[in-house]
Amino acid sequence: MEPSPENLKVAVRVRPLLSIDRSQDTIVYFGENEEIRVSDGEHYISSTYNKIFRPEASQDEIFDFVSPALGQTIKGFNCTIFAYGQTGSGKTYTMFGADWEMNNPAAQIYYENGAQMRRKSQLESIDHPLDNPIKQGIIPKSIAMLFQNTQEKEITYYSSFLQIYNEKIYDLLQDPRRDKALNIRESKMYGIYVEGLAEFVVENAEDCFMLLAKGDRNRAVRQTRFNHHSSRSHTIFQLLLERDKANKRGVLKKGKLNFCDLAGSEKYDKENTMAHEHVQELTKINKSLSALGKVIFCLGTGNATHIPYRDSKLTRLLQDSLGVSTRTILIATVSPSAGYAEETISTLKFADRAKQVMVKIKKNEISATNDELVLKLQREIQHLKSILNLKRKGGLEELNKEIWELREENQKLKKITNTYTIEEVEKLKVENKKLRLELQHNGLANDVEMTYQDSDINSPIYDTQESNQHRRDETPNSQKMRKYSDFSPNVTGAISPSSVGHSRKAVCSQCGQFPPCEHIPGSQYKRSPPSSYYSTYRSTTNSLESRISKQHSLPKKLNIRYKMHGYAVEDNGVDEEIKEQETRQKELKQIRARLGQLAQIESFRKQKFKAELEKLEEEKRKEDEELRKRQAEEAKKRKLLNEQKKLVNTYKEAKKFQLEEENKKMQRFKQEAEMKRKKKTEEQKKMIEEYHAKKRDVMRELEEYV
Ligand SMILES: Nc1ncnc2c1ncn2[C@@H]1O[C@H](COP(=O)(O)OP(=O)(O)OP(=O)(O)O)[C@@H](O)[C@H]1O
Repeated sequence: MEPSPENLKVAVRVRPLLSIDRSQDTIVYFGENEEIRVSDGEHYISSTYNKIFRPEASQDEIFDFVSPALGQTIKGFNCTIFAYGQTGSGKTYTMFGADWEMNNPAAQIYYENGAQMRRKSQLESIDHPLDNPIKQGIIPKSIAMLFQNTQEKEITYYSSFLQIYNEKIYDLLQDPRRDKALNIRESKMYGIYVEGLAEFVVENAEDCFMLLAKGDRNRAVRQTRFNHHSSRSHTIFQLLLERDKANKRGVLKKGKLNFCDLAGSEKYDKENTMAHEHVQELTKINKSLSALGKVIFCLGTGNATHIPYRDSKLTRLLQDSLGVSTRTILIATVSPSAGYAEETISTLKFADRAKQVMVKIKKNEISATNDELVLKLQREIQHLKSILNLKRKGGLEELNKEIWELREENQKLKKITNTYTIEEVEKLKVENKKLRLELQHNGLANDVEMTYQDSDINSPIYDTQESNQHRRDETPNSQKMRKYSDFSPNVTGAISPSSVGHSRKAVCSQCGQFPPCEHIPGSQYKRSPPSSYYSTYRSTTNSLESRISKQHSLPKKLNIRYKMHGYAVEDNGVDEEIKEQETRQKELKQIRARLGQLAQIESFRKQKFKAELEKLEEEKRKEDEELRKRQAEEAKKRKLLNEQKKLVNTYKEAKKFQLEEENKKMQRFKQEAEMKRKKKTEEQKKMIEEYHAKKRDVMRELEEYV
């Protein structure tokens, strides 16, 4: 049945006036039937929404508004809740909770110039919002509710947390330094997803809280003019619920919950000089919010032929939520202060347009015998088993003999995937979960490739030494603050490259690969590794060995899976002979027994890949070295050239000065000569006149005499 469309739900939350607000006059008024008015003589807007929350509204009231949609996730519906509003208007307060800044107090400590700012010591004396349900925002309350309501149900939860900073996506749980930007992909199986984003299996609300707090500590924050602790990135905390058992129709349900706390829009501050980074953040934030506005506008008109989802990472990621198949709730947050009339009106206009958006909501159901699902489960099981097997057997050596057999088994495995029964798929799901738990309880690595850097090392507050010192000196209050930040997937038991075979075997002289290969006896195996292997690796290639060798001793908490891009079934043909039920069951048993070994092959390939990677890294290091040398030489040459230029300039100036002096001398000389010449002419003139006068006198005397 075609799902019926429904409007995007929109609520407006007006926060109380705060001392940091630039005006203490209010311009927001409330009418009946969820009406809100903004008027200050210059501006006017009036509109109604699904719900208006006044400044005195509690966190519980907000949660009551969203909770019915959350409950639907368990039934297989997706739900996205996002907070939109100007910087400092209360988005983080609404989504995460009151006093949430104590979870990541970096900005306050860094900028010690705000009068209203709470200092670290003050923050430490406050209850952590995750410990106090009254303070909790939508996300922690939703987590608590979901786990409470699904205690009896067989559901596996996966959780991930990402941020979009400067138009790049980063894993908040894996990448505190923002080293590796992730890409968005789209597939039939997952819809739109972020490749390489870590998804943690969470068993209870506490696990989720830890991820939430840990991830948030890695979020980019900065002090803005109107918020001492402004989030400078959009974040999406995702909770995926997957039913372990199929229903009577043989269908497996899953629901996805997205909590999106957008970075606040902000105007360029002409009065204060903003740091370059701040301007860059501001530009990117405003650009992505304007892309979101455009998308909402197009969706609101209802007849746009092209929706520009690809204009920003944010809209691309929210594509599923804005338009198709997801129940979406927008919470627009505003300040009542007269100082932000324009921003408040712009937020309300955005909310107005969002009201018009129609969404067709449909359940996420997948047939339990779906080929892709079965393959996905098998791959995950292989992957988990490989970790367990490697740990139990202590290496790959004995595998070399059996590799050629496994290749055949692998083919068979692929041929029979589309004849699985529901019960078998359910068993696979249970096996998958059991393996994860076994890994968890054994304290083994959650993923051979997966390692974790303690984000406290990278925290903007402490450097490593300070951090250690801080921990030694910490008070009960600071321990409380750290309670939610101590999660770190353990790497104890992770396989270091030198311990698993490569050190024992030399590279084949003909093909340059580690045995087994076609040239070294006893090994028939030469297929290239599945693409999933590479993609898993792609997500963690960053100085793997050094990270593994760190051997963190932090307590193991959760397991992890990565969404893998592009694994494909090479052969889906049905083998007629294995259609017989009994034979199939028998083969299935054998294959399951082989799965572990198959996984070990994968690990072997990974080791090979690792070695190649190291080689590449070494080459890169050498290239970098050469580049550095070249750059140093060039710098030296540049310096020499500059010195020579300086010398030439000095010489030129001296020459110029000399020429000017000579010119002046010459002019002086000319003037003197001219004066002398004039004087002489004058004297001669005078002498001639005297001569003529005398001559006239003599002539006159002569005439008189005559
Ligand atoms: N409803 C509320 N009641 C009391 N204080 C609030 C409320 N909403 C927000 N605040 C306070 O306002 C300040 C800014 O809130 P918050 O950090 O949630 O804003 P934001 O919209 O997330 O800002 P940015 O986009 O800059 O991150 C915080 O100190 C917060 O405690």
